[in-house]
Amino acid sequence: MIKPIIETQGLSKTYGSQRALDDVTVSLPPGTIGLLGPNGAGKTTFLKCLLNLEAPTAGTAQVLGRSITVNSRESRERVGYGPERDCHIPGMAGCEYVTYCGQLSGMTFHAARQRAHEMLDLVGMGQERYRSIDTYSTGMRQRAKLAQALVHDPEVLILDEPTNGLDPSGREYILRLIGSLWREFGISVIISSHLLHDIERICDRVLIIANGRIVEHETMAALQARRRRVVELAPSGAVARYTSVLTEAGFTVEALSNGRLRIESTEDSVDWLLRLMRDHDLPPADLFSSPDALQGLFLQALEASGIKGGDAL
Ligand SMILES: Nc1ncnc2c1ncn2[C@@H]1O[C@H](COP(=O)(O)OP(=O)(O)OP(=O)(O)O)[C@@H](O)[C@H]1O
Repeated sequence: MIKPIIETQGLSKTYGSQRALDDVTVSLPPGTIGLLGPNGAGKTTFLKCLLNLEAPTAGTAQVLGRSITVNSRESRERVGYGPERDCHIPGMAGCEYVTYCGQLSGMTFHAARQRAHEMLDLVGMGQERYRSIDTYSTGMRQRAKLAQALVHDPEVLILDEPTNGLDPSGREYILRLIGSLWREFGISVIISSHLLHDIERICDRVLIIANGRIVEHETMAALQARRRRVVELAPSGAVARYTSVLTEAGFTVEALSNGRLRIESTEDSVDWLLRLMRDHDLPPADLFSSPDALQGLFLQALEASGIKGGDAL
């Protein structure tokens, strides 16, 4: 049986009267896991509790099988962290800083320096590594942050909004790199973002968080399957006939405001629909795959939590 990398039981955190994390119980297997939610949803609080940087008000959690409150130094050596805010030391050059982070994790200076250069190569940083981080662009700072999180060869990487402030090409580079960590190096990644596209691109599992609660937890494969099973069709004038045939065949048909019919089936292909059209001699209709499944789920989850979803996308 695959051991979970993260388990929580009723994890909660309040700041005064603000409930930032509300009774979160979850078990996450290794892989690339997206933590998706709008601003203020509780993503950072969740990650900080896992890292023991914030003490939960209630509940317990284990990272790589160890309680977050016991022996946290040892646990942290197996976990890398890229915080949302800049975490560099002013005046230090990029390579000095990443080396220093390696030393803080218990590596010797020589091992840390060698590994720092390897990680700076991996994140695509060139000669800029010898310049003070204070002079870095946002893209370079994000790369340096990723290198410091990886320098001690962690088993789990926790990245809080690592694509913040990046232009499209910088975002693409970082996403591709993060997406490769599990596949190529076996490093599990938990990445928080308020951007659907980032999560959908690279994660094999998604947690949607709103108002401090996990409102959805699905594998990306299950989401894609859900997407394939939803079909929209535009029957150009034969709406009533289509509706009655489909309803008689046992499907729930939803008439959309754009004139299309939305049908959810249990099959991954549309063969069932083509068969039905042929058997009932229905006129041709245009078929469309459903709108993005993750977006639909995200919006539903946010609406259920009383948040206006469009603002968060
Ligand atoms: N130290 C703190 N003191 C008081 N309230 C806090 C503190 N940290 C977070 N909060 C509040 O807790 C809630 C969750 O914040 P958190 O930073 O975890 O959300 P987030 O999903 O990471 O948001 P963002 O995407 O904006 O970073 C917010 O309402 C925030 O204002």
